[in-house]
Amino acid sequence: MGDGECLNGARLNGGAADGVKTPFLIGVAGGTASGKSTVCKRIMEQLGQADMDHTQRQVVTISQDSFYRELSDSEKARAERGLFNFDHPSAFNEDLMLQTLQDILHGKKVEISEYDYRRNAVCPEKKITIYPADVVLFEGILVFYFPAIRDLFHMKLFVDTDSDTRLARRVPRDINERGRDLDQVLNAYMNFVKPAFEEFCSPTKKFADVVIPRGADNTVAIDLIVQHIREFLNNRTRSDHSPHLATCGTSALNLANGRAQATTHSISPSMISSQLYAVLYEYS
Ligand SMILES: Nc1ncnc2c1ncn2[C@@H]1O[C@H](COP(=O)(O)OP(=O)(O)O)[C@@H](O)[C@H]1O
Ligand SMILES: Nc1ccn([C@@H]2O[C@H](COP(=O)(O)O)[C@@H](O)[C@H]2O)c(=O)n1
Repeated sequence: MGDGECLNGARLNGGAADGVKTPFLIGVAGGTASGKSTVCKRIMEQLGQADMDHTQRQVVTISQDSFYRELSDSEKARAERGLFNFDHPSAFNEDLMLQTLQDILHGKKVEISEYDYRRNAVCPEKKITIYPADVVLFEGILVFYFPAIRDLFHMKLFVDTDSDTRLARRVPRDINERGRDLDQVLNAYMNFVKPAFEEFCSPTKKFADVVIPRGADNTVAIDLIVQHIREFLNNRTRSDHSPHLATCGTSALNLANGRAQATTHSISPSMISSQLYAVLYEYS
């Protein structure tokens, strides 16, 4: 494998031959209401990206919910009665998700539709433009389920929050923000959300590089992840100014692959990696 090349073939360094900079792609999985969006928000805030203009951001977050597939008329009718399983992998448009992430990895600008939970449909009229960024967080319940998509991530995080806490958070959120009533939320949870979590989401925890117990409450884990992203961004900036340092881009790769290699850093990625594992598991 050549300098700066990752396992999935995408180049991660700052000086790819075609001038395309591959973003560092981070997958963030976890059960419903585990705090995936909140963890991503904290990471963005700590990196000073949250209030930045969309066209200028170095770090962006994308939700897997934007890739729910269009429903047939009979599926729509079932969804309105709370009888459609939105937690099953077949509810997603896997091809569109894969194509979009591949475009992002090739440094392309992409358009993503906002998702409307009240209508159970994406809003084609509400497009969000995702400009090329250095780091892309992709969060959702099943982001590690599809092997072709899972293989694209340079780093995989799993937000691990206990199921009672998740249900306690999901009930008010779905009533206040997603237009559901209590019966609908509880029925959907018992019939679809809980069984699908156990069958499809929870087993993907084993693919994670880093498990984050307690989600956004785990400030130590978030600080370490932010520190790692900062290192990646600093290396990339340095390699822009000194192309001979382009292999620095492998720092992120080393952590993602769990391999320790000598780099040009004073704090090596393997040190950060072992700190991460020690802290996350010691206190979980
Ligand atoms: N650490 C936390 N403490 C209290 N409430 C939280 C915490 N993390 C998330 N929440 C709340 O729980 C709900 C679900 O969180 P969210 O981040 O949207 O989860 P997910 O993206 O995994 O579905 C939201 O209303 C959010 O404000
Ligand atoms: N029309 C829809 C689509 C999805 N859901 C639920 O959303 C959950 C995933 O989003 P999180 O932010 O909780 O990760 C998933 O569990 C679906 O049940 C929905 O209610 N309606």
